[in-house]
Amino acid sequence: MSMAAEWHLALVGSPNCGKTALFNRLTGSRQKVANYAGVTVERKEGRFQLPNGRAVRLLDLPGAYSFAATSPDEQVTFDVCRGQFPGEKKPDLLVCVADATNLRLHLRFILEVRNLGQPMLLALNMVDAAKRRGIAVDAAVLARELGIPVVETVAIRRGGADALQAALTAFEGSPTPPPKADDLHAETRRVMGLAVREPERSTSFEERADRILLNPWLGLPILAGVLFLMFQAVFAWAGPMQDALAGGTAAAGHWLAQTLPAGALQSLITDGIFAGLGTVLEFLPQILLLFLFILLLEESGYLPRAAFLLDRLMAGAGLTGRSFIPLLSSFACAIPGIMATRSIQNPRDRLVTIMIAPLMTCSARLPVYTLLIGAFIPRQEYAGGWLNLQGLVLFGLYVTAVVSAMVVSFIMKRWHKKAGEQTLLLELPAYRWPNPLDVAIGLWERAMVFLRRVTTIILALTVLLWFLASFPAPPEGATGPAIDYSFAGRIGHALQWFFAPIGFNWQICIALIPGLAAREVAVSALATVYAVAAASDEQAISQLTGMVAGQWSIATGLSLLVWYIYAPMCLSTIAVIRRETGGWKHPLWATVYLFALAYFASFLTYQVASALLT
Ligand SMILES: Nc1nc2c(ncn2[C@@H]2O[C@H](COP(=O)(O)OP(=O)(O)OP(=O)(O)O)[C@@H](O)[C@H]2O)c(=O)[nH]1
Ligand SMILES: [Mg+2]
Repeated sequence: MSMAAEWHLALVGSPNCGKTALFNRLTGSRQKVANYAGVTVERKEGRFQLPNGRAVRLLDLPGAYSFAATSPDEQVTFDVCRGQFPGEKKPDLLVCVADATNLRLHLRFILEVRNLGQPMLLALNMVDAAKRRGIAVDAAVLARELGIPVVETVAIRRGGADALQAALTAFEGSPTPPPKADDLHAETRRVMGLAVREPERSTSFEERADRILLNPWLGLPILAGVLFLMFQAVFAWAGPMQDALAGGTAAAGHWLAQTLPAGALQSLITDGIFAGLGTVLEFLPQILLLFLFILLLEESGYLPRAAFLLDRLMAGAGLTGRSFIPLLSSFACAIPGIMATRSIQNPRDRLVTIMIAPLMTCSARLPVYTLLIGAFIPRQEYAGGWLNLQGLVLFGLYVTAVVSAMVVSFIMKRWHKKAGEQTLLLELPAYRWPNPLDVAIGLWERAMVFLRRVTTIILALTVLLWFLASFPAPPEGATGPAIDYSFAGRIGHALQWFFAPIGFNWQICIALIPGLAAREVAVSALATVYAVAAASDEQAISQLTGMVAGQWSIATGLSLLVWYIYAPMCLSTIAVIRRETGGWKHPLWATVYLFALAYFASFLTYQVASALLT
């Protein structure tokens, strides 16, 4: 069988109708599915075989409301459909997808696609949700009136795409292109009238929920409460799991230290790998808790509502609610966040959002924050355990970052000329109970991503750092600590003059360098540096918090915390900014302004804290 026999299909439809869910069901992929518009921003390809053995190459495309629209993600869809996307052949068949509960909105775009005159069929998705709400869509009538095959699908249910597979199998040769329509609105109305019966209007659960959640007085406090709970939980609930992990790695480290013969190998494994990686690993529970909240928010349908609530506030900073979801995703990691800005139509808004996305506190900062908060902020509880001081400080760090981002955005907007305000048009999706299995899979994948990072880049950098911190060995008769004579010690001391005004000691200076590649490495690097420096002292392993608390001043700790709010300590983010803006100008700007901001803020923090606390 030759490759040429492969059948090229593309999934096309409005945002949030379940294209990616269908793509995953058909191809067995695990592309991101979430309950808001604009999740998919790139074309993704996958392959599968029909029951009759025909090989299919399937494209998942970003959702589009219309071909007239011009956001970068929608442009991809338009280009692929017309066969104008570079390196992408025109699809043989367009598999249109529409949300059965929302057909009035989605049908117009389907008609627009139909006017391209390409072979197509329609997957009427979410029929489960439509039935639940008493919306009756007659697929046969729809097929007759549209002049294309129509099949019902439930993309999130096992076997929910069987009818689609059968319909595809039944396609023989080259199917006939559908008819065209002139007046899309009139045609939408006509087809809707014939094929869809909606229930008598009654106040749905949705409307009742929105009356509370979008209430001008209640909405924002509820949103603030949700976010606040999220950060409290990250701190309070992760504790026991973290302690268990820490205990485990410490025990394993001790056992190894006693079992292995003393020497370079023992030092590499206990000081380098165990001290370094073990410390980073302890933060897995927190990262997973953060993602649990984000996943629940994404699936429930609350996010676009939060964007709607914040639209007015964000307008004060020169942004719209459109930027909210990219910015919120940046709390997990700035890279997908920056890519998500492709759904922003206004180029200037998109650029500003890209430039401030690195300020959102990504999950790689959590280990650094937690370490320092654990070391310098006392464990205190208020309100019967509902509030804890460490959680409050963490929340404060996030708030500081967000406020700073808004200020930066405000200033950037002053620079650029105003180009006509756009009103926010956001589709509010149906509320949905997050599927526990999907959430579990999402968490599992996150854990894998983290573990892969730990066992690749973080491991490599940790080993490299251990090497730099251990060699060359001190000369005969040397009196100072061995690490002072090593490469790392020399680099640290050399950098210290620059960082002394903001209170960083030479150990921190060493940790900053590998921390450029991945923020968490700063923690493993500190653990390694201190473990090597305290070579004889077994207590050092996995006791970084205690070491840091004992050896640094509070001012230094606070200064480093503040540094991590701002500093552009992530090369991948810079690379993505370059790719998304198509040049070096913006990534350079971002690096410079973030470094300047970090240095300035840390300087202020250190000087003020030193003056007040000594
Ligand atoms: N009840 C129900 N929910 C579905 C079905 N298909 C998808 N969903 C949910 O609908 C939401 C959107 O699904 P996606 O697959 O991300 O939608 P998309 O069309 O790829 O969206 P964009 O990438 O933004 O264009 C998710 O919350 C899915 O879990 C379905 O058949 N029934
Ligand atoms: Mg999608």
